[in-house]
Formats: sequence, C-alpha cells, structure tokens
Amino acid sequence: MSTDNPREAAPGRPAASPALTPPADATAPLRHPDAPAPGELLGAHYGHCFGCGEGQPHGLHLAARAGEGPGVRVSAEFTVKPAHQGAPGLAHGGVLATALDETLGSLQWLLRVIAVTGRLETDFVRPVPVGTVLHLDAEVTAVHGRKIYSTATGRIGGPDGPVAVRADALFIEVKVDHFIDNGRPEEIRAAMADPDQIRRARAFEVNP
Ligand SMILES: CCCCC/C=C\C/C=C\C/C=C\C/C=C\CCCC(=O)SCCNC(=O)CCNC(=O)[C@H](O)C(C)(C)COP(=O)(O)OP(=O)(O)OC[C@H]1O[C@@H](n2cnc3c(N)ncnc32)[C@H](O)[C@@H]1OP(=O)(O)O
Repeated sequence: MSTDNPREAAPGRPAASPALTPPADATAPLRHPDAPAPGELLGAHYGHCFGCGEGQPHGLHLAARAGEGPGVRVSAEFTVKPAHQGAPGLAHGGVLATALDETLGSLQWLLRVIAVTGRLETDFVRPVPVGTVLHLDAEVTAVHGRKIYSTATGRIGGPDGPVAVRADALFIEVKVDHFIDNGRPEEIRAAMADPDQIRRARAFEVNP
C-alpha cells in the first residue's frame, strides 16, 4: 500500500468542507481489541448489499481486508465490470463513489460500531476503464462523539498506482434500530430470521 498522504498527492485540491474537518477536540480512532486481524478478509456485512454482497449479480462484490500497520485502515479491490459503465468503456462515477463509500463503511468492522454515511465528498481524478481493478484504501482519521471522520483513495494499475478517485467522509454512529425502524419490513424480517446476519450485525456492536 502506498504511504503517501492523499491530500499531499493532490496539489491544488480544495480542502474538505468544514463538515468533514474534525473539531480540535476530536480523538484518534481506536482499533477495537476484538477487531479482525491485519490482513483478514472482512466478508460482506449483508448478503444483498450492492457494495459487498454476494447475492447481487451486478453489485460491486467488493472484498475488503483489515489493514496492516497502525491506525484503523482497510484495503479493498473492486473490478469494474461492463454493468458498471457510465460512458462507453468507462466506470460510472456514482459506482466509483459507491466503491469508496463501501470501503469507508467497512472500517466499522475495526471500530466495532455501526454507522451510516452522513456525507461523502468525492474527487474523480482519472477515468477508470472497464476491466480495471481499483485498489482502494480507507482510514479513519478522527472520532468525535458519534461522528467518524475518514478518507479513502482508489488507485489504478496496482496498490501503488496513481490515484483515480478519492473521498472524504463523515459517518454517524447509529444503533441497529436504525435499520429495524427504517428498512422495508420484508427484508428486515428476513435479516432478523437469519442467524448469520444477526452474528454479522453483532460483530459491529460493542454493546449489542
Ligand atoms: C437486523 C438487521 C441488521 C441489518 C444491519 C446489518 C449490518 C449492518 C451493520 C453495519 C453496516 C456496516 C457496514 C456498512 C458498510 C458500507 C455501507 C455504506 C454506508 C452507507 O451507504 S449508509 C446509507 C446512506 N446513509 C444513510 O442512509 C443515512 C441517512 N441519514 C440518517 O439516517 C441521519 O441523518 C443520520 C443517522 C446520519 C443522522 O441523524 P441523527 O438524528 O441520528 O443525528 P443528528 O442529526 O443529531 O447528527 C449527529 C451529528 O452528526 C452531524 N451530522 C449528521 N448528518 C450530517 C451530515 N450529513 N453532514 C454533516 N454533519 C452531519 C450533526 O450535525 C450532529 O453533529 P453534532 O453532534 O456536532 O451536533
């Protein structure tokens, strides 16, 4: 994985908006003691997730791993398929934003909190052709109460290749009730009847 700072790699890039700038009293993120080990595949948090689920034929099938080294990091790979096109032979920008969102979301496995995306700011730096393997890295930069600040890059040509897309994000911690109260009842009923899904949901919660 490249160690360069994605912000430094982007001279002239405007600073993230104030909502994505951690306040002065934000703290460094803590990797939970029961977090997956560095290098471990994280698996899907929900089988029908468009980003990571195995049950979505045209989904991204993003496979994320717990990051190596210090900090709260993950890496992931996403292969751009013909179903992901926007322009002929090129990935759709919204699909690339989804890949960044999903990679950032998978940081929750390491924090062991459940959170949803509140804000996602994306830079599209280079076009991404169909067939590309996008090498994604994401890291939590700070935590303030329920607010989780994070950043991600997607590189082409290899884990140290040039940055094609990048994002800064704010995730907001929620309880599992967020899904139970808001999701369509049939999917919620099915998820709650699936012991494997309950186990996956609990893997995110320190105090389920
Ligand atoms: C049994 C069923 C189990 C099923 C689940 C199974 C497993 C799931 C487990 C984990 C999931 C794991 C991985 C997921 C991986 C990837 C998925 C991709 C992630 C997504 O794709 S997820 C979908 C898109 N996402 C949404 O669908 C969110 C819709 N939205 C809301 O649901 C609310 O909007 C919410 C909850 C965000 C906040 O609502 P709220 O009422 O709880 O909190 P409140 O408004 O008080 O905000 C508290 C503080 O955050 C600040 N704040 C809030 N929003 C902000 C914004 N947008 N910009 C800047 N600051 C913001 C406030 O300013 C305040 O800041 P302060 O504390 O400083 O005042």
